Amino acid sequence: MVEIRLRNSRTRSVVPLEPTVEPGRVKMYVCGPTVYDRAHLGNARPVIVFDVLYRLLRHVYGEGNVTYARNFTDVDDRINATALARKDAGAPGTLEDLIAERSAETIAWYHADMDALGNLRPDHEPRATDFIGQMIAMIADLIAKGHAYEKEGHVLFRVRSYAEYGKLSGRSVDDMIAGARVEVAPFKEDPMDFVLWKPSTDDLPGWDSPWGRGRPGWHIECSAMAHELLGQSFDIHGGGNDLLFPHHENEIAQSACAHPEGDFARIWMHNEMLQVEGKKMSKSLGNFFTVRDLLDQGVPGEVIRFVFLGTHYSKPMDWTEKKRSDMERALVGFFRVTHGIEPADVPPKSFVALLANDLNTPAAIAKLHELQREGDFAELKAAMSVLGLPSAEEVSWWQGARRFNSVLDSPEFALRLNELANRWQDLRIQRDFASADHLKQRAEAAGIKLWVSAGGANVEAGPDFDPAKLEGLL
Ligand SMILES: Nc1ncnc2c1ncn2[C@@H]1O[C@H](COP(=O)(O)OP(=O)(O)OP(=O)(O)O)[C@@H](O)[C@H]1O
Ligand SMILES: [Zn+2]
Repeated sequence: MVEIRLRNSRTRSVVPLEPTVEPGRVKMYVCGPTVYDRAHLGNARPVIVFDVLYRLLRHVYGEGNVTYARNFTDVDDRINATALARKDAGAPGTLEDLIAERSAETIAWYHADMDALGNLRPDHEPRATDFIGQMIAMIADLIAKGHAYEKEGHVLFRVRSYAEYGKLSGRSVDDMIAGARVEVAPFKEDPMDFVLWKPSTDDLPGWDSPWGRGRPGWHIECSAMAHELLGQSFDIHGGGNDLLFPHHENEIAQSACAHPEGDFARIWMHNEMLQVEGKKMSKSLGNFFTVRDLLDQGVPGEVIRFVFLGTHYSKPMDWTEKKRSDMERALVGFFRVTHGIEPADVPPKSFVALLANDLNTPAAIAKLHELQREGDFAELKAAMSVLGLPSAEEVSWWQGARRFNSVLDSPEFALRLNELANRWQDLRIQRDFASADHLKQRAEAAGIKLWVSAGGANVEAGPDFDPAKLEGLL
């Protein structure tokens, strides 16, 4: 079986995935969105990254042997604020109805947007509000074990009771207090202690609990849902690196203290941020556009997905128009040569090995280019599907991306073009630049463009290309 190696943020090293909780089965939890508004483009990054991992796991372990859970956080002041504003504007229904309506509409948008990017739905999509009972039980257990305390209707986690606190983010509790903006509140024993449960006012959603009517803190939601759905030990926990501290540090503390006999998550994976001019794309900075904005502008979901895959998940990245057009052109080329071709039964081993090496999607894309250059179109088609790209028959936008004639559209023609690109590349590798340039000039005169990019030599025939001229070039 292929060995999958992943970077574990907790040990800061790339480690083999060893699914020994239940041999041969892999369980993964990823922090999902707070459902108060449309997903921005940055929110799509973890979805795509962990979808590719999910597909790779299903390929290696078998579809029925992978369990993927990603939550919806539907307890949040921002959801309440939208509902309150609607109520003030005269919308019918109780505040509770309006809150439920807002969550439901946001989840429907999320599904539509993420589906359009070619993501599979996880096996479980728990909503926090369906697991309040489990959260209350976990909080009560933490109090009984001395890891949490109640004060003025709040329940707080006693950070100093867990010696390993800070291990994930690599900071000591004292450094955190010195450096962080921690909320000092009269009901806290220690400024680092964080909220597990807080009181709700009568006009806001709340649930009855041993500590009065209230609602859970954000961190306990993921701990309780992951435990309920995946058990006390599971293989992978993912999310953006903006969640590393405090959210994931707190999840670990809660789960390790409530279930000391388990490991909670064995590998912690974090995707880097989508940035805008060096800053995280985020709602609070206002420097965002939504996935829906791009789709509405006519950027195909597959292109958005492919642009993300062009950068390794552990590197920050920007969305640029150049990336969009480069990746769109590459994808059109792949669709063109694989159209009507029966895919290979399995993707090439060398391709899977690249993904198994800490999800090296840029190297996997370079491999797609290589398969195309070598005319291995059936393998190319099989490899594309592991990345979650549709087959050329499932989408049609690419056919309109350039004006093709029947010759240009044929796999045979694509093969000839690739032969030309290979010959040009060989001349360059042999440092025979005079012959390479001569070939390039003749190709250009015939309406064929040759150029080099990170993936190697590229070739493209313009719409006014005369196929008869190709013969003279080869
Ligand atoms: N710019 C970004 N790039 C990559 N991932 C991001 C980015 N912004 C948020 N995420 C991820 O999106 C997921 C959903 O996050 P969440 O719902 O908390 O986002 P949000 O509150 O809408 O975003 P923001 O951080 O903009 O306020 C998390 O895994 C988070 O790490
Ligand atoms: Zn979480």
